[in-house]
Amino acid sequence: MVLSSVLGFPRIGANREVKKAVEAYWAGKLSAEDLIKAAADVKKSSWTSLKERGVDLIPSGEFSLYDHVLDHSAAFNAIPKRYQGLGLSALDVFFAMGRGRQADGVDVPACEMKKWFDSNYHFVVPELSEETDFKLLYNKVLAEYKEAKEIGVVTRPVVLGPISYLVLGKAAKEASPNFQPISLLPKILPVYKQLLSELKAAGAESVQIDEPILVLDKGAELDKQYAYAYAELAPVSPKIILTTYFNRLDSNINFIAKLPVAGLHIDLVRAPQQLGEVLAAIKSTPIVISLGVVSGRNIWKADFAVAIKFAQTAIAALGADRVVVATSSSLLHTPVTLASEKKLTQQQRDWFSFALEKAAEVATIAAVLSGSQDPKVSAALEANKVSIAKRREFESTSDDAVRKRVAAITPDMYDRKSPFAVRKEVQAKHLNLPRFPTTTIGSFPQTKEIRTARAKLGKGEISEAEYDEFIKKEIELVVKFQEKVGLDLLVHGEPERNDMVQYFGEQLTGFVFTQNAWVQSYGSRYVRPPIIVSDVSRPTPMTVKWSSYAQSVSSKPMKGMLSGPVTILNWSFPRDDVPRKLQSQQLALALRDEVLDLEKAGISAIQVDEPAIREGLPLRRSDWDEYLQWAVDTFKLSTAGVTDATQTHSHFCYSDFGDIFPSIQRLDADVISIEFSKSDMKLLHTFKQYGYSNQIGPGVYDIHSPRIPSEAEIIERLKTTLAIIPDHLMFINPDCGLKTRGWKETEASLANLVAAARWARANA
Ligand code: MET
Ligand SMILES: [Zn+2]
Repeated sequence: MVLSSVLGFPRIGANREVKKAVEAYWAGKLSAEDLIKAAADVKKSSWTSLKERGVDLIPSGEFSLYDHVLDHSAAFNAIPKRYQGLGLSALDVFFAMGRGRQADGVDVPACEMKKWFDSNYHFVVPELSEETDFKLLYNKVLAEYKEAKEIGVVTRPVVLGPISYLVLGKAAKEASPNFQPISLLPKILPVYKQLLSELKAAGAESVQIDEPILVLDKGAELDKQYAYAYAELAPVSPKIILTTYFNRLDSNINFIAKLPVAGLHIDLVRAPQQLGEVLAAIKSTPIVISLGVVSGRNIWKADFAVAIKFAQTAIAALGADRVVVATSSSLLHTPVTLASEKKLTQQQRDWFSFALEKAAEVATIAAVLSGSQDPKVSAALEANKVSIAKRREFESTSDDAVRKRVAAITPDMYDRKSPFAVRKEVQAKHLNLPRFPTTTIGSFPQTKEIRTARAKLGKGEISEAEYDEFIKKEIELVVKFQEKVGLDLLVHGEPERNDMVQYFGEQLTGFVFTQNAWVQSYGSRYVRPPIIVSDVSRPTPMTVKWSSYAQSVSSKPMKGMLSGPVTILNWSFPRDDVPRKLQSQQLALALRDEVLDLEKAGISAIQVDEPAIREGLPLRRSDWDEYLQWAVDTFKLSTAGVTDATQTHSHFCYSDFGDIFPSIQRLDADVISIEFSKSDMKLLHTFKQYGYSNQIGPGVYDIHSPRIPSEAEIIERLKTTLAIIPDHLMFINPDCGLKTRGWKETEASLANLVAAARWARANA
């Protein structure tokens, strides 16, 4: 018999119960008990729903009020000193680590956050040192296993594996210079042993141990640690299902097949090509294979025929009892249920599956493979065949003109007319900016008034015309402020944008929006990625009206502001039937038209933001070049159509750009602005090492905090930067957009920024 399995479930609750409860607790409006109760209700409902849908192996223990890696650190006593002895409850220590705490005389910043592999989910980075004193403060996984058991749901607990946990961690400040977190393996294993043996004693038959590090290149160097760790754990643990996702194992399968584990999960959505190799490697072992055939990263209905074929290959090699059908990864990266969407058309609903629907999919596929005679199962199989065929038909009648346009792209479309050095001269005359030009990244405070006006427009309480008038007033306000404070290259402030991807998606063809498809980004922050369902084009200009209005009320140059093709793609649910490259090219052509229309309307600087370019980088280095080639090319395609006199800008933030620096140079933007104030000197040296040749604005202050940077502080930062970047290439700007800030600190901070620029002009 083939079993079905789900590796993890969204935490938010169908009606955002957990998000609301967590935020109410932070605001002091909900007690800790009520928060725990709200979370328990959501967990119960998830477990029961998965059971009702027929899933055999239901996860527990992966739920979190903030982040599962943070849960681990908190439970294992990997709590940095600055959060200890503050008189906080365990729950408040946990939240303080996640988001910092500024109250009642306590002032601690949050731990660092990083993107979870190539997703937009952020985890809290463990801070480790020789001093870290691992002990099991609280067996959260056991508690949740019991919680589920109490309501009659037998679950399979989920634990983040010791090697992935350590490798994802970083050396704390107090660690000695050569400290490697993995050196703590012998110290952490006893805690894992305790955790796992307690699970076993409580009756857990098997446990899902996540080791996603195994899909990375560095997995290969950890073979000895894996052998050692799992030999220690296996004897005391419930049966171990070693779980990998997001990519392929490659040669790591050779040592994995020798580990004393009962099962291995592989991702066949991201890496279908690995099936043969993995089956061959485990054939002569007792290892059960769990096949990730239903995507945990996208919202398209699974094609049952494809999944069944994979499973049949595995069954032929290992026998049905050694095959499990599963989601490719945790469903954390998908929204809870399609049932919450009231506005999708019948046709659209028929294309998608969210977490609960995906659970039903794995159950159905497993039932088919087990030879079920249930008429409901054969009906579901038939319905899937029809849905998939209908979607293919829809795709094939997609936009012919767009396809033809992509096919007709010529190499010259990727390049500007003249090299940077020539353009720089032409632009200097055209824009007439001073030395050390000051500018911002685009957005200004999104005030309550702005959000209210947008909401009113949505509800039809104000007319389109009234809304436009309101936005114009906002723009004028922002423009006048920038003139007054003395900025050089102005922006319109982006008041009309709800979100930097959604705003464009709503005006392009090929996008579908949801009402409730929330996906966790970090902590209580959730995003609703748009869905790309067909070929993308731009029927009419999207931003020209606003940028040209802004230009009409100022004699200073105005910078037009667009989101880039790669970022729009990476922050959407992409189609799974055509390559990402093609989707990015289509977006680039649409943006190219917009760029040219802005230029025609008299906008002489145009910024195309690509903050998500790093996030889309493949997990294995051997796949980088291909991605970077098309990612950079499509950015160039969107911007290169302009004349030499138009200055192109791009912006990057909150990612580690060091390792893709050569590609940033290849974008050939006239100016880039980059988040900087949080990173150390490392990135600066990368600039030097690669000899970045175009203009650059390293962010001079952090915009994520209401703190006002002093003039002196900004000058200090400029001095450091000037030691590495030639003065004639420097722009001066904040780290990122100001939309999350209030006006008060914005005014004061920008005044100091302008004063620092004046200092630079006089002294550098
Ligand atoms: C995450 S990058 C944001 C760029 C955008 N132009 C803004 O200023 O908000
Ligand atoms: Zn940014």
